Amino acid sequence: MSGKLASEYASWKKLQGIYDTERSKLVLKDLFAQDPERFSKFSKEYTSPDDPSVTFLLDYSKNLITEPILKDLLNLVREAEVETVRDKMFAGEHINTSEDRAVLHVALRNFDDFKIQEAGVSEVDGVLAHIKEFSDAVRSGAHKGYTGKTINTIVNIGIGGSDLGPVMVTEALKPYSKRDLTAHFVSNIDGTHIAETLRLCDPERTLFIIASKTFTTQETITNAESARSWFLAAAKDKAHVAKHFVALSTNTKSVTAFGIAEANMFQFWDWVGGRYSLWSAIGLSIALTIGYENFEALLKGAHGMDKHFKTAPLEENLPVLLAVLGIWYNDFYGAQTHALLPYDQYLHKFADYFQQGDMESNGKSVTKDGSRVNYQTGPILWGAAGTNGQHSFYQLVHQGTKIIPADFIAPATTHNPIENSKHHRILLSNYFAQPEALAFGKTEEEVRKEVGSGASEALVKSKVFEGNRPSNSIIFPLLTPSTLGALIALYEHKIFVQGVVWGINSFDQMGVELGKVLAKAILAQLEKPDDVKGHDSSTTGLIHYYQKYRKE
Ligand SMILES: O=P(O)(O)OC[C@H]1O[C@@H](O)[C@H](O)[C@@H](O)[C@@H]1O
Repeated sequence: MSGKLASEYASWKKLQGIYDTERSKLVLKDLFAQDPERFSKFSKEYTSPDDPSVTFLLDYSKNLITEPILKDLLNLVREAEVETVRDKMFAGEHINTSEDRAVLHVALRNFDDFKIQEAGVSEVDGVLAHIKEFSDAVRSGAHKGYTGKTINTIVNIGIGGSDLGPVMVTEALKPYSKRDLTAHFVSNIDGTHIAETLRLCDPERTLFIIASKTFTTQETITNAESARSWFLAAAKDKAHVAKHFVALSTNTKSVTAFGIAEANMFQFWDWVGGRYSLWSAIGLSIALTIGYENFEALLKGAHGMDKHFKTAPLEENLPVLLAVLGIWYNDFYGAQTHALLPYDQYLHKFADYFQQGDMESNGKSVTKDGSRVNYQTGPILWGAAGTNGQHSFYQLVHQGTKIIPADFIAPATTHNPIENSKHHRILLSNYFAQPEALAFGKTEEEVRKEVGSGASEALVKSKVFEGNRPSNSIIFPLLTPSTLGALIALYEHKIFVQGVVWGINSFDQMGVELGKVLAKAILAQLEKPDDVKGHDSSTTGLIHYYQKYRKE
């Protein structure tokens, strides 16, 4: 924010020096042996300022840090003026400079605490009331389809931020869902996605939710048009569209041009970024699925984390702590990726969701003032639900040549305590064991004892776990709507802090545009080989190959 590259900060240079000279001393086994208080020093319990039931523990003791290193990492946050930029965000200043927009997802879950001056903010409560009224009507059966039947299926048509948040949250909060209301999500332009979904739908009982901030996104509009044709093939009369199609958008003109009345539109505003929009009208499918009260609990959970992020000192501030630990590995250790590993089947879309949240926000290589960075910015974010990952990619995480910082996330209790919670105990034993194995490994000596003197040297070496692989662990009592809200907001603000330190704009996404423009030009050339012009020989060759097999 100060206009400097992050690498010019004194604290950055100091951290580089520490990494260069002290790295070999940062051995988790030794750090734990030297300090019996390490866990209590490097773990924090979060409790929502609004609701004591919203709580979790963040254990960051298995990181390659010491107290002085953490102090220097926090100095980096100070030097980058993160707190000033944070306050600007909460005040509604246009911190998304390239698009001249405020960044106000916090205003969607504000409950009157933060005073924010920005057009549209005063309308938030009205849209929430609209969501409540409509979701109550659909869920109670008061809202009926064109033949008088109740709605039993909803289909959210959207992509990117207009898809991933609702998908992730409805999956995560399935225990709270109305089981006789099935939710589908169609995102891909591949006709297979809508075709396979429509096979499961009854036109008389299906509600289509067209979710698009811009209402110009090719995939969403094409899928919506195909859904409308499918619906009208059964319903015949265009007047019936009103009962079966609603829109979530900032673009009233395009919504009405599509044939959806303004009364069936749920509004939001340009200061809601797509990847931060599940809290807005884009969350309608969530409210329909879990009920408005639970949707509101999700928002309140996030709001508690917003307050924490806004007011807690840096040393206590959980999003800040996660952010600086990420920077330590990303920028000094050269880690390329970061893994999110939830030990909760309900969170199986958590990493997919934050893939967009993190990579679209911080996948930038110029700073806000246009300078090329000379350091790494956003990590490759990936992950999968435990324990599945253990039986596929964990081999590389444990013994591969790359350092992969990981967050292990788990609920202490389960919504499905079958067999007296036997499954859950096994799940959690793995959740506790993996970070332990990553941190402390297994020495050559231990392996020798295990395999006996007859074993070959090669076998011994292959069984050694070097350890010293860092991780965070997050554990909470139960995955509830409010706890999920707090966790999502935790990661949102982590991404924010990193973006400010790196000096980039975390709130635009220019990098997705070029491919869209080229695809548009290519679409017009797909019919005839002679039309294929202006490409390199590879692209031309690929299109010509397609044209040999092309069918209408
Ligand atoms: O909601 P819309 O306008 O249809 O946009 C969907 C997605 O479109 C993509 O192009 C953007 O990169 C995402 O950020 C966005 O979420």
